[in-house]
Amino acid sequence: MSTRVKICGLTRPEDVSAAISCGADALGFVFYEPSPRSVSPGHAAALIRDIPPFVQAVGLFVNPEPEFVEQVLSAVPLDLLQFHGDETPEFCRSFGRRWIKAIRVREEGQIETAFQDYRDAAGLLVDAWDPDKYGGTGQSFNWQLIPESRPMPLVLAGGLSSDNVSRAVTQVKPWAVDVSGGVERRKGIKDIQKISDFIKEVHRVCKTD
Ligand SMILES: O=C(O)c1ccccc1NCC(=O)[C@H](O)[C@H](O)COP(=O)(O)O
Repeated sequence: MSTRVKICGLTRPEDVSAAISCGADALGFVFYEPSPRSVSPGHAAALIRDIPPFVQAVGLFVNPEPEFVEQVLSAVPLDLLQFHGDETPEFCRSFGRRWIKAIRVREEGQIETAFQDYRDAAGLLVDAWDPDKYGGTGQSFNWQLIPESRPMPLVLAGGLSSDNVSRAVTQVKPWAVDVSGGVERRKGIKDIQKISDFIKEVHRVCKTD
């Protein structure tokens, strides 16, 4: 199977171009002001303007006001919404757009429950739990907590890098992997070589699978 790659937390045009030319399937833009990777709607619209067909633009939100999501949607041509906070299923579906839900995993059974609760999501993103942060922590979690049986596509996130992504893909067999800190020079500033190494590693392991 071919595992898709999402590069998250893009803030610069050169990083967007690098992610696309290296073969990223999806690009993530963080609409959450406390994040060092946060972008304004205007900035994101400019970053997204020239992305080619079949590369998805994903907008990430953390417990947003509905009016803010609507404001972003009216300014930015997003393909998918990613809710990375404590949003309810009703909230996630209320925008009439395709969406995925992110959860921060810390205990057994949590992913199975989320599959049920968010059953009309386009996918479930599983990330590391951190008491102080909603995401982009650079930490991984116990992949043994991920069930083999999945009613929807599963996106694996949390502390991935070119060093561990082949193990992650082999062990978890996710639909897609999502990375932010593992392809950065510093927060919000991606490293083109790291993006290239990461995507090559995913493609390499998928070919040998
Ligand atoms: O990236 C952020 O700063 C962020 C802040 C708040 C919520 C989510 C955030 N990022 C979400 C992502 O999709 C990251 O790619 C995911 O959490 C993995 O991050 P990392 O462990 O750094 O690869």
